[in-house]
Amino acid sequence: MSKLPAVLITGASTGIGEVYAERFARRGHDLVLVARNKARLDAVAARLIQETGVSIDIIQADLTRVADLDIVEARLREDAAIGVLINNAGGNLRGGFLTQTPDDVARLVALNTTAVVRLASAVAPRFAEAGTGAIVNISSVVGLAPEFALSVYGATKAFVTFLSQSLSVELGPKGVYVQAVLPAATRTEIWEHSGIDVNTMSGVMEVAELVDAALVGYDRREAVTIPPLPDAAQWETYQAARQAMLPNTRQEHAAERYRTAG
Ligand SMILES: NC(=O)C1=CN([C@@H]2O[C@H](COP(=O)(O)OP(=O)(O)OC[C@H]3O[C@@H](n4cnc5c(N)ncnc54)[C@H](OP(=O)(O)O)[C@@H]3O)[C@@H](O)[C@H]2O)C=CC1
Ligand SMILES: CC(=O)[C@H](N)C(=O)O
Repeated sequence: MSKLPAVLITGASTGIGEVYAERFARRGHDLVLVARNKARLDAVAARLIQETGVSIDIIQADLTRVADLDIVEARLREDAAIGVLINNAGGNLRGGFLTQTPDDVARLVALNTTAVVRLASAVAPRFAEAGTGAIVNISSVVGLAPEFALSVYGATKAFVTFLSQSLSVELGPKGVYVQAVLPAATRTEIWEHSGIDVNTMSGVMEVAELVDAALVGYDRREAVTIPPLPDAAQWETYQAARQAMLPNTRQEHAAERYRTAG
């Protein structure tokens, strides 16, 4: 029987990433778990090894640091056993754009976008060469909604969704599956880190339900999975409206409303 591919999961020390680790371990996949908190990674790994018997390596890495990112990229490039990348690590910031410092903003962009695209870039050539592999990027519905005014966080997630959709177009024909997962509010520590008491919020999904739904989309090979969205036709209508606009954007002249008199 051929061995299942190993799965590298970033942000696996807690929250959504920890549940991904548990679900893939239960499916019999070996794991490589990445995050900063080594004690927590060790505890997750010890529990899952004991419960499932899979092999688990951990890499302690701060994905905002180039030197740490280099180590994870090298593992993705060189370890042929890894066939799935779950790009999950991410964060949010406290407050609004006017109170967030340029350094905080840069760190968030580094974690939520640069790390995601660099890790995908490290692994994609090997997957394409093999004609198989999966890249799962955890985005957010916030990336669809400038109205929420979570400007930098939302922009990073719009980047992740766009990157995933576009990589799906580019890599899909080479046998590489790319999925964007767009959770809405899910009960994890991310809220506490952004200064919000999740218990004061309504419509919050439990993390296990979120990941199980995302894995239904994964097993169906969906390009975009939005676990909380009741009516999938709304997403399809949105995509169709965007696609209908595209042929109209290539024009020799500016649209009538922008033409100056004379
Ligand atoms: N919870 C929610 O409501 C939603 C979450 N999401 C997205 O889901 C993903 C997971 O978030 P969630 O589980 O909620 O958040 P948590 O805060 O619970 O977990 C975040 C994970 O990322 C790791 N991490 C954070 N910073 C770094 C870093 N600099 N380098 C490496 N690892 C890091 C953390 O581990 P450690 O501290 O050990 O490094 C932890 O394992 C994120 O991309 C988030 O944007 C999307 C929509 C909704
Ligand atoms: C705003 C958040 O922090 C949350 N992770 C989300 O994407 O809904």
